[in-house]
Amino acid sequence: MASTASYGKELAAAKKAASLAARLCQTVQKALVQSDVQSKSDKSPVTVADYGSQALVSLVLKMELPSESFSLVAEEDSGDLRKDGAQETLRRITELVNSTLSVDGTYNITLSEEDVLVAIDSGKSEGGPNGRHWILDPIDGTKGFLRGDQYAIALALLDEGRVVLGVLACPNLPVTSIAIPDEHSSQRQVGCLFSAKIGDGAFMQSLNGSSPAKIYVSGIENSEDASFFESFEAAHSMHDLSSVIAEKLGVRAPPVRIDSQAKYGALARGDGAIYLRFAHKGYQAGGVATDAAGNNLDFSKGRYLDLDTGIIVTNKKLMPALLKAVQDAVKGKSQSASLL
Ligand SMILES: Nc1ncnc2c1ncn2[C@@H]1O[C@H](COP(=O)(O)O)[C@@H](OP(=O)(O)O)[C@H]1O
Ligand SMILES: [Mg+2]
Repeated sequence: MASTASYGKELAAAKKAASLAARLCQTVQKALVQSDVQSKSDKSPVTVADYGSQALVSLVLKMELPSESFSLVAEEDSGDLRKDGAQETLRRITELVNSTLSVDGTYNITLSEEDVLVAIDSGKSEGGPNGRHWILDPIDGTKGFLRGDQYAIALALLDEGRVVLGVLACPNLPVTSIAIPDEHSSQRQVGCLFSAKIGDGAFMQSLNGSSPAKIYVSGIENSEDASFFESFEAAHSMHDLSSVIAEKLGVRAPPVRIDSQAKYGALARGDGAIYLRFAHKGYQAGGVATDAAGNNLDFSKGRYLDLDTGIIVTNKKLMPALLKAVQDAVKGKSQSASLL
């Protein structure tokens, strides 16, 4: 039953899986060469790291939790890798997965190319409201990854439609607050592992192994003092709408634009107070995260969230004012659109 489980061993497995995937991604990002990038049919860039990360997470979860039935809803599948011309990519992914496992040393296994394809395809579950489902984005923020910026490995467990734990590995996120400008930023220690389990709050540790410390969202009550996060990519979120909302709230600081769900990690530890995300029309897509109408997010519906509003995240104190500003700004935008 979802209500009596403590999810301790599942959380440990998720942390192990995301840490190993992060190590593989770091290796690839350091050596980003043109042959590591190919094109999916939707033209979004996919790298060997997306596939390698998904294979590793799926393998580690299965090895760490052998007695549990396994369902993983993940972004990639092996279709493109099984096509003619993908042999070199598959060889490289297999080599990366095996070298990451061997450097870690916990598991004494060597995978064949077919094993890697099968591991990737264990992510084909459709999820849903019943039973347990792991949800994985093997690299969230592919564009940031390719630019050498922020990206994240995002893994969560749903039990009976409820998110019961989540881990977020952010290999390039500084371990100290990004709200504080640092002229020596290139020398900052980077690599964070965030984790949260239902009823226990949220924690952060460094990816190279410090012990977890409890983190808290910003306690800011006055929206003028808040700073806000949004996507780096203007195509992913309407920056103009965010700036109208920020103006309505009297926010003074300029937006902090970073890729991926690293924004949620930074927000969970109080680096900023607000996260605004408004997809341009036609894209499916600690504190409080709601849709832009103020409803809780429902992850029990399978692969797609089907949100046509947006996502807003902040602390409990600022949420009422933020919701009002969002709704006013959205109303203003649709009125000006109907005048055109
Ligand atoms: N046009 C679009 N509108 C909204 N979200 C988009 C988008 N194109 C991509 N995304 C999503 O934005 C994620 C990156 O988040 P962010 O914009 O915060 O960096 C992408 O994750 P992937 O990199 O896993 O594909 C993808 O899910
Ligand atoms: Mg992804």
